[in-house]
Amino acid sequence: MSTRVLIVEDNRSLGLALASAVERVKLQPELVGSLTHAREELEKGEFGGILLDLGLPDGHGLSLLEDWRGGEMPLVAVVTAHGEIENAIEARKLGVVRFLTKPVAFDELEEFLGDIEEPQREPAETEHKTTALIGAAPAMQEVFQKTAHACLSREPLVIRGAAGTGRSHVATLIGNHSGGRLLWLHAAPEVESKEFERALSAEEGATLVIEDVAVLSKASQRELIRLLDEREVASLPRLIVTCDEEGLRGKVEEGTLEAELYYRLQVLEIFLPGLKERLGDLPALAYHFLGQIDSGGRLKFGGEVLEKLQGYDWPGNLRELRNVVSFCISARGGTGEVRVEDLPEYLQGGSGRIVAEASPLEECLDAWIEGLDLNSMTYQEIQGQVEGLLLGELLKRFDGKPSRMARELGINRSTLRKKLRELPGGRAE
Ligand SMILES: Nc1ncnc2c1ncn2[C@@H]1O[C@H](COP(=O)(O)OP(=O)(O)OP(=O)(O)O)[C@@H](O)[C@H]1O
Repeated sequence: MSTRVLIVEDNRSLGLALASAVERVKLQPELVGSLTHAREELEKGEFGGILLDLGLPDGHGLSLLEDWRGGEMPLVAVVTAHGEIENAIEARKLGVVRFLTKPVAFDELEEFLGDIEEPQREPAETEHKTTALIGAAPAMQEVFQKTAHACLSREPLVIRGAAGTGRSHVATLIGNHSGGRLLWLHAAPEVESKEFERALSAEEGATLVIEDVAVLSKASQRELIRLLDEREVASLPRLIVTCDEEGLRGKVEEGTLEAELYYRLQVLEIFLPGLKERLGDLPALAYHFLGQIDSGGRLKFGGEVLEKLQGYDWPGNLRELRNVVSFCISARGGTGEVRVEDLPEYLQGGSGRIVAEASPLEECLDAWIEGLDLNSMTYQEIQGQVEGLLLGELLKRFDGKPSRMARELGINRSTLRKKLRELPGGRAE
């Protein structure tokens, strides 16, 4: 079954959230916002699953299944607002295997995605595709230098960086360069000994990438150390491991990584900076993704759009940019110029914050901090103001009784009284 998942969703923020959930389980999302684009995608290639919104701008989602003419139907889940689905039996007859009610519960979504294909826990071989390392920003110069060096070496390599910065991409590039087989093992806390054994017994010249090595449980780490020690170094595949930006040393210091494993793996290291550290590369990357997703397209990004994109801080890094490019392609239909209105809503404004991901408290804090004159205040003054508001609100929940509040929240009674006295209006008992 194909590991591609077609997401047909015209709500931009929800579509992107679904796309990241799909990527998290190692499937490949393709996001479109209309039935027309969904049909085009289905004609172009196979999909293992479809996440289908019902109220689409050019018709009812189920009509995509009514006129199904392709081969085997992918697994289909409809994403519905409560009560939107009038005839569930009819939908089932059309091939819908699951109904996900908005707001989508991610455990239900992951269960559906799990039916499409088990995540790859076994070392999987990847085809050798050409992998361009796009970028010319100063922050990438060291990456190029170290990547070139790593290509010439067979020493263990750690690729460190935040999710979506291109760790798998760089590992693929180096693995491909070696000419041998490239195998992947995505680390889960418990990895069975035989999975490690299979991965480590790859023939000479192969490269084994262990993704997220630091998530292995201590028991699995010790098993990996044992197996590494049992073999002749020369007969092992070349090891590349990926980890978050904190790096393996940080994991040893916090006690989650066995120092012995660290010493065996930490020989060469490449650190991949976040996209916000290399915004100069953004236009080239955006066009690169454009060509990858829609090779026949003649889409362009307007100057204002590129400016907006360069003004954002990209917490999801290159992966998020790729999803945004995919979104723009479906918004514009592959031709013409992408305008600001074609961007996902959260990128249209200038704040550079993902409103959908911010909690109400973060949003309030953000707005409040905006209004402060930070040049004339100390941290203590700011903290005092927040604490004053917090204490005042909490006190209301305890009927204005500081002693009850102190008892139930475990605060020292006299400290609380003192703090309350210091509030404007001095609210002591
Ligand atoms: N320098 C680059 N040039 C071109 N494409 C890149 C570059 N770096 C990353 N990419 C692409 O960006 C996307 C995200 O990169 P990748 O999957 O390697 O990230 P990652 O750090 O491994 O994240 P995760 O571990 O969460 O999968 C992929 O489509 C990848 O091919």
